[in-house]
Amino acid sequence: MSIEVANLSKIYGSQIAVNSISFQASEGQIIGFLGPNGAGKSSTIKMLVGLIQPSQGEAKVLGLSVADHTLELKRKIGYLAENNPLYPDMYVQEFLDFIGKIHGFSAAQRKKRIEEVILLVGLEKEKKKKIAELSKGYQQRVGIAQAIFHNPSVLILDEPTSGLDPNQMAEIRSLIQSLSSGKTILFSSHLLTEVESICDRILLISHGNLVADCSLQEAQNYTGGLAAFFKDKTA
Ligand SMILES: Nc1ncnc2c1ncn2[C@@H]1O[C@H](COP(=O)(O)OP(=O)(O)OP(=O)(O)O)[C@@H](O)[C@H]1O
Repeated sequence: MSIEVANLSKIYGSQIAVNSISFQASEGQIIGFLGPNGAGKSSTIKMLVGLIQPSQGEAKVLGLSVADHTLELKRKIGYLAENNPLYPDMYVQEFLDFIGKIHGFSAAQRKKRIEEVILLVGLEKEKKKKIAELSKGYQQRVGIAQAIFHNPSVLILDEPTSGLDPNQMAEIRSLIQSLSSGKTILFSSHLLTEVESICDRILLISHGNLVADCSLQEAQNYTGGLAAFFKDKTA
């Protein structure tokens, strides 16, 4: 199993943000982690990548407990945070070189991998620019480039298309799809259209509860379609 989540909860003060959710993801799946604003998506994702500790329950990635193997898993998971933190004053290649150093790549390995990821995410024409000079969509590509730099088998993307225009959204969606070979990808979104075009499976969270875990097909077959499915389940 790539991801195993058992009775995972996050409680902030008196607020239950994530309420004892359980799910598993096997290798090669693209999973849409859906839910309205404030449903608990980011809190779950942060527990999956070891940024915050669960209040209860356990998350395992690639068979390792996230709480016990946080550092080891950082080398195995690719993560794009919701706000895509970048260094705007750095040049694209300079930033990716910095990411390569963090992952312990040698200078020669970094040079090779920077070229590879630039091609993979479609940054060839923008690679000489400063990050601050890029459009939001291209900045998102830089964020994805840093997430895949170390060729992780598990990729976790928190709202990768938020704030993008419809064309940029479509580009990032097809980019995610193109990266999926041999990887387990979990990405969060509050947009149904997003999951419809790329996921094979849906996890739906509402008020911290996992209210659906099914194939895209099952959700589409719901009376009234995907929109009704989302509305009814999150009511
Ligand atoms: N550090 C925190 N302290 C207190 N409450 C928090 C904290 N982080 C999140 N919450 C609360 O937990 C709930 C779930 O938030 P979370 O960010 O996980 O949801 P989300 O589904 O990712 O939302 P969005 O789609 O708006 O990003 C929200 O009510 C939020 O206000």
